[in-house]
Amino acid sequence: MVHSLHSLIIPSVMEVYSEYCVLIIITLISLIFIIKYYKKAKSQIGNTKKFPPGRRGWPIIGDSFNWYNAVASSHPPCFVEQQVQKYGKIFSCSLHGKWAVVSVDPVFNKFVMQNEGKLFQSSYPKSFRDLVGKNGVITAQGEQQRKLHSIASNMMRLDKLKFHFLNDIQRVIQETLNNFQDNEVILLQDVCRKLAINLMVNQLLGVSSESEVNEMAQLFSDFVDGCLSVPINMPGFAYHTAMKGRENIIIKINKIIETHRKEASNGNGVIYRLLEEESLPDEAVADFIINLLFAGNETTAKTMAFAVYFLTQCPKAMKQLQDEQESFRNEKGSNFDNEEMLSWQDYKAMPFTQCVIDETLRLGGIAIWLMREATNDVVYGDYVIPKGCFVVPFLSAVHLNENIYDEPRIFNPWRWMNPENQEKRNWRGSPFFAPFGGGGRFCPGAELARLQIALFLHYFVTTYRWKQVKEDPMAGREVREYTNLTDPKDKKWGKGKDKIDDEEIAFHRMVSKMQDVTGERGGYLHGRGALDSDDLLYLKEQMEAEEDAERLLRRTEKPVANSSPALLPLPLRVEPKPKSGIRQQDLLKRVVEVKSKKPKVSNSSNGNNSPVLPSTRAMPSGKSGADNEEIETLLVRSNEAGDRKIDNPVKSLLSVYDSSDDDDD
Ligand code: HEM
Repeated sequence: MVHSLHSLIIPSVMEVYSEYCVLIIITLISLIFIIKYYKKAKSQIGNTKKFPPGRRGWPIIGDSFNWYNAVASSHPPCFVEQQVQKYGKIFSCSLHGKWAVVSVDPVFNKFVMQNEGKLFQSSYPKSFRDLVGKNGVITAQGEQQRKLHSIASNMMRLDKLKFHFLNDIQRVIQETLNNFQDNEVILLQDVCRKLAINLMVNQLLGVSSESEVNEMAQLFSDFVDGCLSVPINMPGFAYHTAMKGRENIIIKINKIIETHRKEASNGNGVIYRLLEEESLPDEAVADFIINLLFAGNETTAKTMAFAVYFLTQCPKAMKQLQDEQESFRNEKGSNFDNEEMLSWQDYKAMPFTQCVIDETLRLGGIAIWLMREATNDVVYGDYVIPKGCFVVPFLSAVHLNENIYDEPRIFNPWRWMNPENQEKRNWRGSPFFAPFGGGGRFCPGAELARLQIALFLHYFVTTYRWKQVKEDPMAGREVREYTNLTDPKDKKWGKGKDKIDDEEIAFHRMVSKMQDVTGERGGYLHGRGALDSDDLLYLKEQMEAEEDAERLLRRTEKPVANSSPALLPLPLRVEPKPKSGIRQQDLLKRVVEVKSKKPKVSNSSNGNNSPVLPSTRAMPSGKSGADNEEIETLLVRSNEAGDRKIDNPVKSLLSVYDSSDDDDD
C-alpha cells in the first residue's frame, strides 16, 4: 500500500518495512473485500484482450513483495527489467490486490503525466490525505489542483528565487553547517536532512531566528517521519505523532497569519507572499505550506547527500566541481567569507555543478516512480487500461536504460555536456529525463531545489572537508577510466554559429514549444480554446529553461572545441590552482593524518575510476549494495581558501552510508 507522495518519490527502507506491515494488516482485515475486488478486476481484465501482458504473482499479494524488494535494492528497476524482458516495455502486475500497469516506455510515461486530471489522476490513501491535508496541491484534483499548482509554481519561479531566496538560502546553509560541533560524528544524510528542513522552515514560513527554526524543524521532522509510517492514529505510533505535529504546525501558521493581519508584519517566506498575493482561506494556506514542506524536504535532502556521495566516489568530478566553485571565491577574494555571498550571476555560471546535479538526479533515483490511477478505460496503442487500474510510470528505469544512456550506471556528469544529450537534458519536457515528473503535476519546486543543491555544494566543497574511513567495495568492482564523451568531431551545432542561425533556432524552438504546450495542456485548452496566462507562464518557463541550457552548452563547449583531441579527455586535465592551494586530495590526506594513521585515503584507491552505481537506495536507507559497509567522512572546515593550515582541524565526522535503517524510524 502506498501511503504518500514521498513513498512514490523516494521509498526508503523503513517505508518498505512499513509497507509490509500495512500490507499484512490490510490483508488480514480486508481479506474478503480484496478477494471480491480481485475477482471483479479479473473479470474486467478477462473481457479486455489487450490488457498489457504480465504475470499475476501470488493471489492477493501479487508481486508486491518483489516490487518493494526491488525498489529497496541497489538497482530499483531490477524487477521491472525482468518483466520488460518477458512482456515488453508496458506490462501489468498485481500490486496490493489491484492491477497495475507499469511502464518503462518514455513516450507512454509522458503521455500519462500529460494526461493528469484527464485520463489519469494521482491517488493516495485516506490516511495520507488526512495527514498532508485535503486542501493541498498534492492531494487536490481537477481545477483546485491546477489552481494550487499554478500558485506554487509562481511562488518558486526562477526570477522570484533571486529576490526572495538567494541570500537566505546561503545564510541558512552557513548557519546550519557551522552549527555542527567539532569532532561530532554525523551521518551525511542527517546533515542534509537537517539542512533541507531548516531551508524549508526558512523559505516557507520566513522564520529565521535560530530557536524558532529549531522548534519548527522539530515539528516538521515529526510530521515528515509520520508520513512514512503505519497509519495508526494512537499514542505511541509515529503516525499519531505526525498528526500532532500537523496540528502544531497549523497553530504556528495561524499565528503567523494573525500577526501578519494585525501588525502588517512581513517576512521573506512563501507564506507572506501567499497572504499578500493570493486569497486562499486560512486552512488552505496551512495545507498549502504543509504540502510544500512534505514534497520538498526529503527529495532535496537526498539529492544533496547523493551528490556528495557520488562526488566522493569520483575524485575527478569532485576536483572539477571544486575548481568551479572555488573560482567564485578566488574572484571575490577575502571579502567572501565576511560579507559577500554568491550572486545570481555566479549561480548562472556553474555549468559543471549543474551537470553534477542532473547526473545525481538521474543516477540517484530520487523520484523512482509515480503512481496514477486510470479514471477511464484508456486505450493506448494496442492496449486497453481499465478504469481504476494503477498506472506506474517507472522513471528510474528510463534514467538507467542502457539504450538511452551510455553506461547508465556510471556517475558521469560530463555526459550532460555532450551535445547529443542536450535535448534529453531538458528536465521540464524530456521523456528521457524526468526527475521532476511532468505534465500537470510537474514539480513546482524544481528550480528552488536546484538552487538549494548548487549552493549547498558550493559551501560544502569549498568550506568543509571529509574523508571516507572505509572503502566502498563497489567502487573497486568495476574499474573504469572516464572518457570524454564530448568528442569535438560529433559537434553538429554550437560551432561557428552566426546570429541568423541563432534566431532561426529560437524561432523554431518557439514554434515547437507552442505545440508542446498546446499538446501538454491540450485537455485544458480544449475547454477554453485559447492559451491563458498559466500557459504563457509555462511557455515562458520552458523557453527560459532552454535558453539556459543553450547558454550552458555554449559555455561548456568552448574549452572542448578549442582543445585538440589529443588533450582529451577534458575531465582528466589537471590544472594547478594558483589562488587556492586547497585540493580535495590534499585535504583528505591531511585529514587522514589528523584522524587516522592510514597512509592513504580511501578514495585515492578509487583513483580514476568512475563509480558504478553503488546502491541507489543504499545511501538514504542504509540498505543493500553496501549493506555492511560504513564509509565515514571526516568533515573539516577550512577558514580561508588558500590557507593550507588547518585552523579547525576536525569539524565533524560524517558518514556517507548509514549501516542501519534506524534513521528512518
Ligand atoms: C531534488 C528535489 C526534488 C525532486 C527530485 C522532486 C520531484 C518531484 C516529482 C517527481 C514530482 C511529481 C510527483 C507526481 O507527479 O506525482 C514532484 C511534485 C511536487 N513537488 Fe517536488 N521535487 C523536489 C523538490 C521539491 C521542492 C524543494 C518543493 C517545494 C518546496 C517541491 C514541491 C513539490 C510539490 C508541491 C509537488 C506536487 C505538485 C502537484 O501534485 O501538483 N518539490 N516533485
